[in-house]
Amino acid sequence: MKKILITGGAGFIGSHVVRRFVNNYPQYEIVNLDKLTYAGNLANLTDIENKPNYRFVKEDITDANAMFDLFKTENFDAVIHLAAESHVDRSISDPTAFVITNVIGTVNLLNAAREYWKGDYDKKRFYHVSTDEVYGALGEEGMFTETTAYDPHSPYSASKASSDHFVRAYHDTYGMDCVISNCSNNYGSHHFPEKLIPLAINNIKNNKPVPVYGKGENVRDWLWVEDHARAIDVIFHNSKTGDTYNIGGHNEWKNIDLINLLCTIMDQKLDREAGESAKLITYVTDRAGHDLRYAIDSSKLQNQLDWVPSLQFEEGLAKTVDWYLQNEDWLNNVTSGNYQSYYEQQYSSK
Ligand SMILES: Cc1cn([C@H]2C[C@H](O)[C@@H](COP(=O)(O)OP(=O)(O)O[C@H]3O[C@H](CO)[C@@H](O)[C@H](O)[C@H]3O)O2)c(=O)[nH]c1=O
Repeated sequence: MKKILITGGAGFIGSHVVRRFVNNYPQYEIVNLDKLTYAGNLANLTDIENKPNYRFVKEDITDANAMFDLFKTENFDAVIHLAAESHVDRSISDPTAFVITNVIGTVNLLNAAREYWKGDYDKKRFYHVSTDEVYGALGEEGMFTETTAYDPHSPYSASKASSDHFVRAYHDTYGMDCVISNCSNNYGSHHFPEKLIPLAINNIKNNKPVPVYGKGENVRDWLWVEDHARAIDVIFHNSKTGDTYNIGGHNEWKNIDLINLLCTIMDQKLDREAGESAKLITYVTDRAGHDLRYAIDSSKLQNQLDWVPSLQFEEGLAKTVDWYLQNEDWLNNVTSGNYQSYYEQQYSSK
């Protein structure tokens, strides 16, 4: 029996991790802690919310006292920490929010673990889920490896780099069992439609312009979110203390090529004439400090822990489009901003 705290479990990647752990490990008790910000949505977890090994706690990791109280009462065996502000554009307009949640929030969790896991640091694991953006930007060539020097550019990536450093500091200083993984761009179901893929799907569906930053030449490496959740599972269970792993799809796309592919898929799914959706592509002012290219070398994960991505991108993207078209209520709910009422309805009366 293991009691695992998963933070940010109502978010995009977090909900896939929670679902995987709840379904695959009935012997574990999974506690999902989420603040339910605009991007956290309990409707992401309706299929597992009544499972006996699952519990939801509405809390804020930036509340240090709440984290101490929680660790005092719960006696967790491990933490998988995903709660974070994650949107680069938002970090450009409000960097402080990213420092508070991503840096202070992580340190609050580490402090609570440090206090209540004393004497058991070798038996309790703190797994921090991070991003490849900590490594900065690549030119046309090369890939990020686990030994690439940190060089974050956006306030978002600077906050994630800082939280990675704190996690390592707690491992090196106090001997806590900490593990970090740095993953590339994810895509799949339940993704809040402010990020490129769900935003483009939603806009194409509603005949709205699809904004392409700059010339659309920036390159991202895309990974199916369920493959990321599987990588986290494998790393959580099999890595050594203090270890770090890169996770990527080996699947680089220029933004404009990806959007054109998406437009082709949408034309087919919506029975539109070929080329109809692509008319919505609109070039807009570039993101400030826009990193040109990310590419991640995940051979360490492949060689040591036998993980490889399972899904080919075109297939995954078509599957993703299907999910959004079949889950209009979810999309309308999150875009109308009344997702909290779902929480109100489902949990406040319990
Ligand atoms: C929202 C939006 C984005 N873009 C561009 C900017 C990027 O080059 C690319 C993907 O943008 P985003 O979907 O915002 O994702 P990106 O900035 O790469 O960051 C993502 O990927 C990271 C991992 O690399 C994660 O750590 C971040 O949390 C996640 O948001 O598309 C557009 O051209 N138009 C858009 O409207």
